[in-house]
Amino acid sequence: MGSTDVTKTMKFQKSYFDVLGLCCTAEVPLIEKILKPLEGIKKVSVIVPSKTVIVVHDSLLISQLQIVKVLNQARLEANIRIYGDKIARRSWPSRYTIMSGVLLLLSFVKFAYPPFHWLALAAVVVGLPPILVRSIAALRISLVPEINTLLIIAVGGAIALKDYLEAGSIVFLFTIAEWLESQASSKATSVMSSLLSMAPQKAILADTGVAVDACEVKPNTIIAVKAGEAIPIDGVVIDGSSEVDERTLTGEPVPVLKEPLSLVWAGTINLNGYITVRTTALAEDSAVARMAKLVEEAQNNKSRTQRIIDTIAKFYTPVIILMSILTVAISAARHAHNLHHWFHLSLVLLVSACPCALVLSTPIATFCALNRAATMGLLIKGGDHLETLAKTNVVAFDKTGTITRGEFTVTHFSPIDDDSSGISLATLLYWVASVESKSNHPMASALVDHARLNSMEPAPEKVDGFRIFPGQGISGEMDGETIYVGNKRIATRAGCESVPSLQEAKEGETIGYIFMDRKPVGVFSLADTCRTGVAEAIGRLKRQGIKTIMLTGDSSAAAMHVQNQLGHALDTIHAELLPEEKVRIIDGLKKPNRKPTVVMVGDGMNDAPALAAADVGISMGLSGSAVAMETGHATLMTNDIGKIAEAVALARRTRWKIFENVGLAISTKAGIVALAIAGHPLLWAAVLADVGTCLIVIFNSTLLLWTGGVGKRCCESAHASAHESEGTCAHSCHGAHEHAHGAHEHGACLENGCHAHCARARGEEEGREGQRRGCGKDKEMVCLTEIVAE
Ligand SMILES: Nc1ncnc2c1ncn2[C@@H]1O[C@H](COP(=O)(O)OP(=O)(O)OP(=O)(O)O)[C@@H](O)[C@H]1O
Ligand SMILES: [Mg+2]
Ligand SMILES: [Zn+2]
Repeated sequence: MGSTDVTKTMKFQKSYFDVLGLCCTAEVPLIEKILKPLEGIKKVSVIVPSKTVIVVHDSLLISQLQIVKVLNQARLEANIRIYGDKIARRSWPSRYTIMSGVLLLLSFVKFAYPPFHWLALAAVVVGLPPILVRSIAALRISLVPEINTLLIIAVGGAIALKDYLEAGSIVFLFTIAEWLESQASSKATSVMSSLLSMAPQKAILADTGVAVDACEVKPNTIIAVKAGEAIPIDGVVIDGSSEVDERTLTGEPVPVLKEPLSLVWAGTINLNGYITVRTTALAEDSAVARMAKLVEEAQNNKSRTQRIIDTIAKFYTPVIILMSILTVAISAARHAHNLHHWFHLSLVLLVSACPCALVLSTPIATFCALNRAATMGLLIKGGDHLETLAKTNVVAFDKTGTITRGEFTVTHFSPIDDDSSGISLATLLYWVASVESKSNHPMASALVDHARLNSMEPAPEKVDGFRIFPGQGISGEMDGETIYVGNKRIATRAGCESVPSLQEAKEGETIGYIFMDRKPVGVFSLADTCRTGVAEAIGRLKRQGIKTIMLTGDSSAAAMHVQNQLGHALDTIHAELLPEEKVRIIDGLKKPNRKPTVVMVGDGMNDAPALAAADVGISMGLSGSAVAMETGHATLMTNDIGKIAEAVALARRTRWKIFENVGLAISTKAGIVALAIAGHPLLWAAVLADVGTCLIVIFNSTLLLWTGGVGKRCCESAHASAHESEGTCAHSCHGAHEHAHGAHEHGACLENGCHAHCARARGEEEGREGQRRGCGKDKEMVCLTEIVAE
């Protein structure tokens, strides 16, 4: 990412330009047509809402400066965006605009002293040049007039009608509104620029203290990050501890404690400690770089509404221009008595032919919503997914790693006491851990850790023929024997009919089996806990009228246990599924006649098919596998699945905004035209309606950027749990089950006592996973008192 992102394999470079003169979507083809024919330019993408042009070009054939020069010849006010810089913006209207405004104001003196009306003409002369240049540039490329050309015709017409004041007003209104528009949209884009410029460009090598370019740092390099600095590259902490602000990436305002072995991400900020980090990726492959790329690509992914509107717009302009010409032609042919009036009417029509507000209505709202979602920790890969999200009827969750933490602990592990096979605990542990070392399943790391705890170092290099059976388990050959590890289903793979029972396992624990030589040789059990806040998250979805289901490959007992922990919040549970069965269930939900919209949330490992089958597949980004971000239609950068309800709410609000925008754009144009036909052809009003509506549409959309603040959500969720818990206390207490369970029984659960306990238990628990802080304690308590007062 950045302005000099040289793709190594080619000599192409990707450059970002701020193009302030880009105001109307109608100018996109203009820019494309200016740049595309030039030698050395490979790809041009124009992002109207952020006034950004991204060019992939061969820097030897055409430099950034040359591109800027070409764009500026068409008065597009282009600048190179410097990596990490804020998007440039004009703090003042241009000289032309100010002068034109002053002259226009003075011209009003004409009502007292008529010669001053010439000043209005001067206002036109001063304000027109930039419009004229852009119009000429546009006409050289396409004869279909765009707003600049339409405006010049209108100004010419007004002058011909000796309406100087009107002509002056048009020019001034247009230029000033254009400036206001650039101000408004720079607000919208500041969010994006903060995303793109998060990771620093320099990294400090720990051993020498030398600062080097982040892009030159290879994986497995040790770098040092001081307090107050941003982490330049993804990596693992090897020394020191610190609190890190991951808000930029996850949207979580609560700093996360990082200790040796914790993962850190580029672009997050080291708040208060000195840490050394072993890098795990190249700077350009870091999570933040991939995230920025996704956000950028999302802008080019048009939603259905947008495509429909673009098609309408294509016909709208020629039709209105034709109407305008016909008005003049017919009235002239019929020798209408008030030609002046008809001429004026046709000019109003002409100015109304620019569909900019309509064309902008969807992308600007989508842009703001996608950026809002990104700052919230949910990367949505395009406007159409956002649109679908608004229609959600069903949310399906994977269990392990999505509803639960996916951090297993081994609660029991034993060989089966069978006289014929005398395998010792140590040997069994050694074999299982060695085979599991090759798996990246959450259960595998628990088993490996368990072996290490019992001073048994696994030897993955001695394992041959390692195989994964998705939804069942794994197998591998070691010391001449084939070992199978997995759930009940793996028995058939191992060629064994029956599975042994395990009395020691507690309710809800996952039981695993080890087979060898067609015989069961061992059993073990694993425990996992629900993530905090899952019950609240599901409660919120329910209040939005959404059905929630769980799809898991784990046993029914484990699934039911989770359901109990969540206070039976989930509507339906499907357990013991193979990955393809998850897909079948999702397809089944989307029955042809009823066709509900299904969202699937999973950790992206073996859920990829289900994520793809869903209308919107959301993968758990940072906690899931590295490929998780590429899977699915959206990526959740935090573990907080409460963000899904928020995203649905945001998507619904966006749908409304688009509705409002489209309504506004159409009604103002229609109003002006109707007024004109009714005998009041107001040229200045037509111009105001054109650019003014654009302005309102932008402003209205930027409101999306500030909706659903974090502070509000904290209280909201506390409220939610307070409502849900009436009587049964079926909420996040259970999320902190381990701690809470022994401390209070369900029946004896006093409202506030329970909450206070929860807050504490949650704090403890989060502390354990190294994610304590702020919200967990203080804010929760603040929210609680609010509930009491209520
Ligand atoms: N590496 C492994 N070691 C032991 N057991 C395994 C392994 N992989 C899978 N299993 C068994 O298969 C079951 C289902 O596998 P998996 O977790 O991959 O499915 P899933 O559909 O992702 O389920 P979930 O909803 O729990 O995430 C697990 O609950 C576990 O019992
Ligand atoms: Mg899973
Ligand atoms: Zn316009």
